[in-house]
Amino acid sequence: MDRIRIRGGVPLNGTVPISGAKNAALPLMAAALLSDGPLVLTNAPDLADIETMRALLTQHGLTVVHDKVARTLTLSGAATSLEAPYDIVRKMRASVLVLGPLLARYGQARVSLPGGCAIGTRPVDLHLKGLEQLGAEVEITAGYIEARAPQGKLRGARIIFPQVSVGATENLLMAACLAEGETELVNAAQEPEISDLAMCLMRMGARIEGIGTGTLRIEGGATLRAATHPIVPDRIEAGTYACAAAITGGSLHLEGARLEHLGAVARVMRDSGVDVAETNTGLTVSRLNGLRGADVMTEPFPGFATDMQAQFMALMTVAEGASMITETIFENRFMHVPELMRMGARINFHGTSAIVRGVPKLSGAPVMATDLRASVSLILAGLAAEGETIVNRVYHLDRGYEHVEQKLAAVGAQIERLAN
Ligand SMILES: CC(=O)N[C@H]1[C@@H](OP(=O)(O)OP(=O)(O)OC[C@H]2O[C@@H](n3ccc(=O)[nH]c3=O)[C@H](O)[C@@H]2O)O[C@H](CO)[C@@H](O)[C@@H]1O
Ligand SMILES: C=C(OP(=O)(O)O)C(=O)O
Repeated sequence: MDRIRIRGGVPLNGTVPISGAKNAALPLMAAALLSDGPLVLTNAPDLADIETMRALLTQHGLTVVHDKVARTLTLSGAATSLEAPYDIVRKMRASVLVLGPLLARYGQARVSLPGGCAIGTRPVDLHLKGLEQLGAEVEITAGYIEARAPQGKLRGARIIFPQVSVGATENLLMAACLAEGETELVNAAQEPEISDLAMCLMRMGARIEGIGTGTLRIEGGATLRAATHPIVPDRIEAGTYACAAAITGGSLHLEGARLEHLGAVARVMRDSGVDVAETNTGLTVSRLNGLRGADVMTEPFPGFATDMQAQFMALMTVAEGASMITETIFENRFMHVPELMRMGARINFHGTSAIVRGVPKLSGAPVMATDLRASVSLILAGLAAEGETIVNRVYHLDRGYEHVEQKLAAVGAQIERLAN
Protein backbone atom coordinates (compact mmCIF):
# COMPACT_ATOMS: atom_id res chain seq x y z
CA MET A 1 0.00 0.00 0.00
CA ASP A 2 1.28 3.50 -0.83
CA ARG A 3 2.87 5.74 1.80
CA ILE A 4 3.34 9.49 1.88
CA ARG A 5 6.58 11.13 2.99
CA ILE A 6 6.53 14.72 4.23
CA ARG A 7 9.35 16.96 5.40
CA GLY A 8 7.58 19.53 7.54
CA GLY A 9 8.11 23.13 8.56
CA VAL A 10 7.56 24.90 5.23
CA PRO A 11 4.85 27.62 5.15
CA LEU A 12 2.52 26.98 2.20
CA ASN A 13 1.82 29.84 -0.20
CA GLY A 14 -0.07 30.00 -3.50
CA THR A 15 -3.32 28.84 -5.05
CA VAL A 16 -5.05 25.49 -4.60
CA PRO A 17 -7.89 24.64 -6.99
CA ILE A 18 -10.81 23.11 -5.07
CA SER A 19 -12.36 20.09 -6.79
CA GLY A 20 -16.00 19.09 -7.09
CA ALA A 21 -17.29 17.54 -3.86
CA LYS A 22 -17.12 13.77 -3.41
CA ASN A 23 -20.14 13.85 -1.12
CA ALA A 24 -22.16 15.72 -3.74
CA ALA A 25 -20.92 13.70 -6.72
CA LEU A 26 -21.89 10.29 -5.26
CA PRO A 27 -25.63 11.02 -4.73
CA LEU A 28 -25.72 12.93 -8.04
CA MET A 29 -24.42 9.84 -9.82
CA ALA A 30 -27.08 7.69 -8.09
CA ALA A 31 -29.71 10.18 -9.31
CA ALA A 32 -28.90 9.09 -12.88
CA LEU A 33 -30.94 5.95 -12.12
CA LEU A 34 -34.08 8.13 -12.06
CA SER A 35 -34.08 8.79 -15.83
CA ASP A 36 -32.56 7.43 -19.02
CA GLY A 37 -30.58 10.66 -19.22
CA PRO A 38 -28.03 11.48 -20.21
CA LEU A 39 -27.12 13.21 -16.96
CA VAL A 40 -23.94 15.21 -17.48
CA LEU A 41 -22.11 16.19 -14.30
CA THR A 42 -19.40 18.81 -14.76
CA ASN A 43 -16.59 19.68 -12.31
CA ALA A 44 -16.28 15.94 -11.58
CA PRO A 45 -13.40 15.02 -9.24
CA ASP A 46 -10.98 12.20 -10.02
CA LEU A 47 -11.34 10.01 -6.91
CA ALA A 48 -11.43 6.34 -6.02
CA ASP A 49 -15.01 6.67 -4.68
CA ILE A 50 -16.17 8.05 -8.04
CA GLU A 51 -14.70 4.97 -9.71
CA THR A 52 -16.47 2.72 -7.18
CA MET A 53 -19.82 4.42 -7.90
CA ARG A 54 -19.09 4.15 -11.63
CA ALA A 55 -18.49 0.39 -11.23
CA LEU A 56 -21.72 0.02 -9.23
CA LEU A 57 -23.87 1.90 -11.74
CA THR A 58 -22.21 0.11 -14.66
CA GLN A 59 -23.10 -3.28 -13.19
CA HIS A 60 -26.69 -1.98 -12.80
CA GLY A 61 -26.61 -1.49 -16.60
CA LEU A 62 -25.93 2.25 -16.98
CA THR A 63 -23.28 3.63 -19.29
CA VAL A 64 -20.96 5.88 -17.31
CA VAL A 65 -18.25 7.81 -19.13
CA HIS A 66 -15.73 9.67 -16.97
CA ASP A 67 -13.78 12.17 -19.10
CA LYS A 68 -10.96 13.11 -16.72
CA VAL A 69 -9.60 15.81 -19.04
CA ALA A 70 -12.95 17.58 -19.46
CA ARG A 71 -13.78 16.69 -15.83
CA THR A 72 -17.23 15.41 -16.79
CA LEU A 73 -19.25 12.33 -15.93
CA THR A 74 -21.91 11.34 -18.45
CA LEU A 75 -24.44 8.78 -17.21
CA SER A 76 -27.13 7.27 -19.40
CA GLY A 77 -29.38 4.27 -19.98
CA ALA A 78 -31.79 2.20 -17.94
CA ALA A 79 -30.99 -0.32 -15.20
CA THR A 80 -30.88 -3.95 -16.28
CA SER A 81 -29.92 -5.28 -12.83
CA LEU A 82 -31.66 -4.15 -9.63
CA GLU A 83 -29.07 -5.70 -7.32
CA ALA A 84 -26.19 -3.83 -5.65
CA PRO A 85 -23.73 -6.59 -4.70
CA TYR A 86 -21.79 -6.89 -1.43
CA ASP A 87 -18.42 -6.75 -3.19
CA ILE A 88 -18.98 -3.17 -4.31
CA VAL A 89 -21.18 -1.88 -1.47
CA ARG A 90 -18.64 -2.97 1.19
CA LYS A 91 -16.06 -0.63 -0.36
CA MET A 92 -18.20 2.46 -0.07
CA ARG A 93 -21.22 3.17 2.14
CA ALA A 94 -22.67 5.74 -0.26
CA SER A 95 -23.58 2.75 -2.48
CA VAL A 96 -26.79 2.51 -0.44
CA LEU A 97 -27.94 5.66 -2.28
CA VAL A 98 -28.98 3.51 -5.26
CA LEU A 99 -31.77 2.01 -3.13
CA GLY A 100 -34.24 4.92 -3.26
CA PRO A 101 -33.88 5.60 -7.01
CA LEU A 102 -34.07 1.90 -8.02
CA LEU A 103 -37.13 1.28 -5.87
CA ALA A 104 -38.92 4.44 -7.03
CA ARG A 105 -38.28 3.82 -10.71
CA TYR A 106 -38.38 0.04 -11.06
CA GLY A 107 -40.55 -0.94 -8.07
CA GLN A 108 -37.91 -3.16 -6.48
CA ALA A 109 -34.28 -3.36 -5.44
CA ARG A 110 -31.87 -5.68 -3.65
CA VAL A 111 -28.97 -3.84 -2.05
CA SER A 112 -26.29 -5.28 0.22
CA LEU A 113 -26.36 -3.85 3.74
CA PRO A 114 -23.35 -1.55 3.94
CA GLY A 115 -22.33 -2.56 7.48
CA GLY A 116 -20.15 -0.55 9.84
CA CYS A 117 -16.87 1.17 9.15
CA ALA A 118 -13.88 2.58 10.99
CA ILE A 119 -15.74 5.66 12.29
CA GLY A 120 -18.87 3.92 13.60
CA THR A 121 -21.67 1.40 13.13
CA ARG A 122 -23.59 3.65 10.70
CA PRO A 123 -26.97 1.91 10.50
CA VAL A 124 -29.40 2.61 7.62
CA ASP A 125 -32.64 2.29 9.63
CA LEU A 126 -33.71 5.87 8.83
CA HIS A 127 -33.41 5.18 5.08
CA LEU A 128 -35.50 2.01 5.41
CA LYS A 129 -38.17 3.48 7.71
CA GLY A 130 -38.57 6.44 5.37
CA LEU A 131 -38.99 4.16 2.34
CA GLU A 132 -41.56 2.12 4.28
CA GLN A 133 -43.47 5.33 4.91
CA LEU A 134 -43.50 5.81 1.13
CA GLY A 135 -45.23 2.42 0.93
CA ALA A 136 -42.26 0.09 0.36
CA GLU A 137 -42.10 -3.39 1.85
CA VAL A 138 -38.62 -3.94 3.20
CA GLU A 139 -36.97 -7.14 4.42
CA ILE A 140 -33.41 -7.94 5.42
CA THR A 141 -32.37 -11.34 4.07
CA ALA A 142 -28.87 -12.83 3.96
CA GLY A 143 -27.20 -9.44 4.46
CA TYR A 144 -29.26 -7.78 1.75
CA ILE A 145 -32.00 -5.15 1.89
CA GLU A 146 -34.86 -6.46 -0.26
CA ALA A 147 -37.40 -3.75 -1.02
CA ARG A 148 -40.55 -3.76 -3.13
CA ALA A 149 -43.11 -1.11 -3.95
CA PRO A 150 -46.65 -2.62 -4.11
CA GLN A 151 -48.07 -2.15 -7.64
CA GLY A 152 -44.62 -0.95 -8.62
CA LYS A 153 -45.09 2.58 -7.26
CA LEU A 154 -44.14 4.46 -4.12
CA ARG A 155 -46.60 7.04 -2.80
CA GLY A 156 -45.85 10.40 -1.21
CA ALA A 157 -45.95 10.83 2.58
CA ARG A 158 -44.95 13.19 5.39
CA ILE A 159 -41.72 11.85 6.87
CA ILE A 160 -40.35 13.33 10.08
CA PHE A 161 -36.76 12.25 10.61
CA PRO A 162 -36.10 11.62 14.32
CA GLN A 163 -32.44 12.52 13.70
CA VAL A 164 -30.73 14.43 10.90
CA SER A 165 -29.23 12.09 8.31
CA VAL A 166 -27.52 13.23 5.13
CA GLY A 167 -27.81 9.86 3.36
CA ALA A 168 -31.42 9.18 4.41
CA THR A 169 -32.45 12.67 3.25
CA GLU A 170 -30.78 12.02 -0.13
CA ASN A 171 -32.31 8.55 -0.60
CA LEU A 172 -35.80 9.79 0.30
CA LEU A 173 -35.49 12.98 -1.75
CA MET A 174 -34.61 10.98 -4.87
CA ALA A 175 -37.34 8.39 -4.27
CA ALA A 176 -39.97 11.08 -3.64
CA CYS A 177 -39.40 12.65 -7.07
CA LEU A 178 -40.97 9.59 -8.74
CA ALA A 179 -43.47 8.65 -5.98
CA GLU A 180 -47.13 9.43 -6.58
CA GLY A 181 -48.31 12.59 -4.81
CA GLU A 182 -46.59 14.95 -2.42
CA THR A 183 -43.82 14.12 0.04
CA GLU A 184 -42.67 16.30 2.89
CA LEU A 185 -39.30 15.61 4.52
CA VAL A 186 -39.17 17.22 7.95
CA ASN A 187 -35.90 17.60 9.91
CA ALA A 188 -34.09 16.99 6.62
CA ALA A 189 -30.33 17.49 6.45
CA GLN A 190 -29.33 20.94 5.15
CA GLU A 191 -25.80 20.23 3.97
CA PRO A 192 -24.81 22.04 0.73
CA GLU A 193 -24.58 18.60 -0.96
CA ILE A 194 -28.33 18.09 -0.33
CA SER A 195 -29.13 21.43 -1.98
CA ASP A 196 -26.84 20.50 -4.86
CA LEU A 197 -28.71 17.23 -5.34
CA ALA A 198 -32.07 19.03 -5.17
CA MET A 199 -30.91 21.61 -7.75
CA CYS A 200 -29.83 18.82 -10.11
CA LEU A 201 -33.15 16.98 -9.65
CA MET A 202 -34.95 20.25 -10.49
CA ARG A 203 -32.86 20.52 -13.67
CA MET A 204 -34.01 16.96 -14.47
CA GLY A 205 -37.64 18.08 -14.10
CA ALA A 206 -38.42 17.39 -10.41
CA ARG A 207 -40.57 19.79 -8.39
CA ILE A 208 -38.98 20.58 -5.02
CA GLU A 209 -39.58 23.40 -2.56
CA GLY A 210 -37.68 24.38 0.58
CA ILE A 211 -34.19 23.78 -0.81
CA GLY A 212 -31.58 24.82 1.77
CA THR A 213 -34.04 24.46 4.68
CA GLY A 214 -34.89 21.62 7.05
CA THR A 215 -38.24 20.94 5.32
CA LEU A 216 -38.28 19.72 1.74
CA ARG A 217 -41.55 19.41 -0.17
CA ILE A 218 -41.51 17.28 -3.30
CA GLU A 219 -44.35 17.06 -5.80
CA GLY A 220 -43.86 13.53 -7.13
CA GLY A 221 -44.88 11.77 -10.29
CA ALA A 222 -42.53 13.67 -12.59
CA THR A 223 -40.84 11.93 -15.50
CA LEU A 224 -37.26 13.03 -15.20
CA ARG A 225 -35.19 13.93 -18.26
CA ALA A 226 -31.68 14.69 -19.44
CA ALA A 227 -29.79 17.49 -17.69
CA THR A 228 -26.36 19.02 -17.18
CA HIS A 229 -25.32 20.00 -13.67
CA PRO A 230 -22.09 21.41 -12.19
CA ILE A 231 -20.97 19.60 -8.99
CA VAL A 232 -20.63 21.99 -6.05
CA PRO A 233 -17.03 22.67 -4.88
CA ASP A 234 -15.84 20.45 -2.02
CA ARG A 235 -16.23 22.37 1.26
CA ILE A 236 -14.36 19.69 3.19
CA GLU A 237 -11.41 19.77 0.81
CA ALA A 238 -11.48 23.59 1.10
CA GLY A 239 -11.56 23.38 4.91
CA THR A 240 -8.67 20.92 4.85
CA TYR A 241 -6.46 23.24 2.76
CA ALA A 242 -7.51 26.13 5.02
CA CYS A 243 -6.04 24.11 7.91
CA ALA A 244 -2.90 23.49 5.80
CA ALA A 245 -2.39 27.25 5.39
CA ALA A 246 -3.04 27.85 9.07
CA ILE A 247 -0.92 25.03 10.50
CA THR A 248 2.13 26.00 8.41
CA GLY A 249 1.75 29.76 8.97
CA GLY A 250 1.25 30.36 5.24
CA SER A 251 -1.37 31.86 2.95
CA LEU A 252 -3.44 29.91 0.42
CA HIS A 253 -6.02 31.03 -2.09
CA LEU A 254 -8.66 28.30 -2.30
CA GLU A 255 -9.97 28.70 -5.82
CA GLY A 256 -13.69 27.95 -6.09
CA ALA A 257 -14.30 27.59 -2.32
CA ARG A 258 -17.41 29.27 -0.89
CA LEU A 259 -17.52 30.87 2.54
CA GLU A 260 -21.21 30.11 3.14
CA HIS A 261 -20.49 26.39 2.67
CA LEU A 262 -17.89 26.30 5.45
CA GLY A 263 -20.55 27.11 8.06
CA ALA A 264 -19.13 27.08 11.58
CA VAL A 265 -15.70 25.93 10.36
CA ALA A 266 -14.82 29.43 9.09
CA ARG A 267 -16.09 31.07 12.28
CA VAL A 268 -14.07 28.78 14.55
CA MET A 269 -10.94 29.21 12.45
CA ARG A 270 -11.27 32.99 12.74
CA ASP A 271 -11.76 32.64 16.51
CA SER A 272 -8.49 30.74 16.67
CA GLY A 273 -6.56 33.51 14.90
CA VAL A 274 -6.77 32.47 11.24
CA ASP A 275 -7.63 35.08 8.62
CA VAL A 276 -10.38 33.84 6.24
CA ALA A 277 -11.29 36.32 3.49
CA GLU A 278 -13.74 35.93 0.63
CA THR A 279 -12.54 36.97 -2.84
CA ASN A 280 -14.23 37.03 -6.27
CA THR A 281 -12.83 33.61 -7.09
CA GLY A 282 -12.77 31.80 -3.75
CA LEU A 283 -11.30 32.21 -0.27
CA THR A 284 -7.91 33.34 0.96
CA VAL A 285 -6.81 31.75 4.23
CA SER A 286 -3.68 32.99 6.02
CA ARG A 287 -2.04 32.99 9.38
CA LEU A 288 0.58 35.56 10.30
CA ASN A 289 0.44 35.38 14.09
CA GLY A 290 -0.02 32.65 16.69
CA LEU A 291 -2.94 30.23 16.90
CA ARG A 292 -5.30 30.19 19.88
CA GLY A 293 -7.11 27.11 21.18
CA ALA A 294 -10.86 26.92 20.47
CA ASP A 295 -13.65 24.59 21.55
CA VAL A 296 -15.77 22.84 18.94
CA MET A 297 -18.63 20.38 18.86
CA THR A 298 -19.52 18.60 15.63
CA GLU A 299 -23.10 19.12 14.44
CA PRO A 300 -25.15 18.82 11.27
CA PHE A 301 -24.76 21.75 8.82
CA PRO A 302 -24.43 24.69 9.37
CA GLY A 303 -22.72 23.46 12.57
CA PHE A 304 -19.10 22.32 12.66
CA ALA A 305 -18.74 19.42 10.18
CA THR A 306 -17.66 16.05 11.58
CA ASP A 307 -15.69 15.63 8.34
CA MET A 308 -13.48 18.56 9.51
CA GLN A 309 -12.98 17.38 13.10
CA ALA A 310 -9.71 15.46 12.59
CA GLN A 311 -8.12 18.25 10.53
CA PHE A 312 -9.11 20.91 13.07
CA MET A 313 -7.72 18.76 15.87
CA ALA A 314 -4.39 18.59 14.03
CA LEU A 315 -4.42 22.39 13.86
CA MET A 316 -5.20 22.75 17.56
CA THR A 317 -2.23 20.54 18.52
CA VAL A 318 0.04 23.55 17.82
CA ALA A 319 -2.29 26.31 19.13
CA GLU A 320 -1.65 28.21 22.34
CA GLY A 321 -3.84 26.96 25.20
CA ALA A 322 -6.37 24.17 25.36
CA SER A 323 -9.18 23.15 23.01
CA MET A 324 -12.06 20.83 23.75
CA ILE A 325 -13.25 18.88 20.71
CA THR A 326 -16.51 16.97 21.05
CA GLU A 327 -17.69 14.52 18.37
CA THR A 328 -21.46 14.11 18.38
CA ILE A 329 -22.12 12.49 14.98
CA PHE A 330 -20.01 9.32 14.94
CA GLU A 331 -19.14 7.19 17.96
CA ASN A 332 -15.61 6.24 16.94
CA ARG A 333 -14.08 9.18 15.14
CA PHE A 334 -10.94 9.78 17.22
CA MET A 335 -8.64 7.26 15.61
CA HIS A 336 -6.23 10.00 14.59
CA VAL A 337 -5.63 10.83 18.28
CA PRO A 338 -3.03 8.15 19.12
CA GLU A 339 -1.24 8.84 15.83
CA LEU A 340 -1.12 12.61 16.50
CA MET A 341 0.25 11.77 19.96
CA ARG A 342 3.07 9.81 18.32
CA MET A 343 4.04 13.13 16.75
CA GLY A 344 4.21 14.89 20.13
CA ALA A 345 0.62 16.16 20.41
CA ARG A 346 -0.80 16.39 23.95
CA ILE A 347 -4.33 15.02 23.84
CA ASN A 348 -6.55 13.38 26.46
CA PHE A 349 -9.74 11.80 25.30
CA HIS A 350 -12.59 10.10 26.99
CA GLY A 351 -15.82 9.05 25.34
CA THR A 352 -16.87 11.68 22.86
CA SER A 353 -14.57 14.52 23.94
CA ALA A 354 -10.88 15.24 23.52
CA ILE A 355 -8.88 17.93 25.27
CA VAL A 356 -5.97 19.13 23.18
CA ARG A 357 -3.21 21.09 24.90
CA GLY A 358 -1.16 22.90 22.30
CA VAL A 359 2.58 22.27 22.02
CA PRO A 360 5.12 24.63 20.38
CA LYS A 361 6.20 22.00 17.80
CA LEU A 362 5.23 18.55 16.59
CA SER A 363 7.94 16.13 15.56
CA GLY A 364 7.87 13.95 12.47
CA ALA A 365 7.17 10.21 12.98
CA PRO A 366 5.92 7.14 11.14
CA VAL A 367 2.11 7.06 11.56
CA MET A 368 -0.80 4.94 10.36
CA ALA A 369 -3.83 6.33 8.52
CA THR A 370 -7.16 4.74 9.51
CA ASP A 371 -9.96 6.57 7.69
CA LEU A 372 -10.27 9.35 5.14
CA ARG A 373 -10.22 12.45 7.34
CA ALA A 374 -7.86 10.87 9.89
CA SER A 375 -5.42 10.26 7.01
CA VAL A 376 -5.41 13.88 5.94
CA SER A 377 -5.12 15.13 9.53
CA LEU A 378 -1.81 13.24 9.77
CA ILE A 379 -0.63 14.89 6.56
CA LEU A 380 -1.50 18.30 8.07
CA ALA A 381 0.43 17.43 11.23
CA GLY A 382 3.36 16.27 9.09
CA LEU A 383 3.39 19.59 7.21
CA ALA A 384 3.89 21.44 10.50
CA ALA A 385 6.21 18.94 12.21
CA GLU A 386 9.97 19.14 12.48
CA GLY A 387 11.64 16.41 10.43
CA GLU A 388 10.18 13.56 8.42
CA THR A 389 6.72 12.02 8.70
CA ILE A 390 5.71 8.87 6.87
CA VAL A 391 1.97 8.33 6.63
CA ASN A 392 1.36 4.63 6.06
CA ARG A 393 -1.71 2.99 4.53
CA VAL A 394 -2.95 6.01 2.60
CA TYR A 395 -5.51 4.31 0.39
CA HIS A 396 -8.37 6.05 2.22
CA LEU A 397 -6.93 9.37 1.12
CA ASP A 398 -7.49 8.60 -2.54
CA ARG A 399 -11.18 8.02 -1.82
CA GLY A 400 -11.72 11.69 -1.12
CA TYR A 401 -8.74 13.94 -1.95
CA GLU A 402 -7.91 14.55 -5.58
CA HIS A 403 -4.15 14.61 -6.30
CA VAL A 404 -3.38 15.69 -2.76
CA GLU A 405 0.43 15.46 -3.00
CA GLN A 406 0.48 17.40 -6.29
CA LYS A 407 -1.79 20.12 -4.89
CA LEU A 408 0.34 20.46 -1.74
CA ALA A 409 3.68 20.29 -3.60
CA ALA A 410 2.49 23.05 -5.96
CA VAL A 411 2.19 25.44 -2.98
CA GLY A 412 5.58 24.56 -1.51
CA ALA A 413 5.11 21.40 0.56
CA GLN A 414 7.91 18.85 0.58
CA ILE A 415 5.76 15.81 0.03
CA GLU A 416 5.97 12.69 -2.10
CA ARG A 417 4.15 9.41 -2.54
CA LEU A 418 6.15 6.24 -2.08
CA ALA A 419 4.70 3.29 -3.96
CA ASN A 420 4.14 0.45 -1.43
C1 LIG B 1 -21.08 10.13 1.24
C2 LIG B 1 -21.43 11.15 2.26
O1 LIG B 1 -22.08 12.14 1.98
N1 LIG B 1 -20.97 10.93 3.49
C3 LIG B 1 -21.23 11.89 4.54
C4 LIG B 1 -22.59 11.60 5.13
O2 LIG B 1 -22.57 10.28 5.63
P1 LIG B 1 -23.95 9.57 6.03
O3 LIG B 1 -25.00 9.96 5.07
O4 LIG B 1 -23.64 8.13 6.22
O5 LIG B 1 -24.19 10.24 7.44
P2 LIG B 1 -25.58 10.50 8.19
O6 LIG B 1 -25.86 11.97 8.19
O7 LIG B 1 -26.62 9.60 7.64
O8 LIG B 1 -25.22 10.04 9.66
C5 LIG B 1 -25.40 10.88 10.78
C6 LIG B 1 -25.64 10.02 12.02
O9 LIG B 1 -26.90 9.36 11.89
C7 LIG B 1 -26.76 7.98 12.10
N2 LIG B 1 -27.74 7.27 11.24
C8 LIG B 1 -27.76 7.57 9.91
C9 LIG B 1 -28.64 6.91 9.08
C10 LIG B 1 -29.52 5.97 9.64
O10 LIG B 1 -30.32 5.34 8.95
N3 LIG B 1 -29.46 5.71 10.98
C11 LIG B 1 -28.58 6.37 11.80
O11 LIG B 1 -28.57 6.13 13.01
C12 LIG B 1 -25.30 7.68 11.71
O12 LIG B 1 -24.83 6.49 12.29
C13 LIG B 1 -24.60 8.92 12.24
O13 LIG B 1 -24.38 8.77 13.62
O14 LIG B 1 -22.84 12.54 6.18
C14 LIG B 1 -21.91 12.45 7.29
C15 LIG B 1 -22.36 13.44 8.35
O15 LIG B 1 -22.21 14.73 7.90
C16 LIG B 1 -20.49 12.71 6.77
O16 LIG B 1 -19.60 12.49 7.82
C17 LIG B 1 -20.16 11.81 5.61
O17 LIG B 1 -18.93 12.22 5.04
C1 LIG C 1 -17.03 9.71 6.22
C2 LIG C 1 -16.85 10.14 4.97
O1 LIG C 1 -17.29 9.53 3.86
P1 LIG C 1 -18.25 8.22 3.73
O2 LIG C 1 -19.58 8.63 4.24
O3 LIG C 1 -18.25 7.99 2.25
O4 LIG C 1 -17.60 7.14 4.53
C3 LIG C 1 -16.13 11.40 4.67
O5 LIG C 1 -16.25 11.90 3.53
O6 LIG C 1 -15.43 11.92 5.57
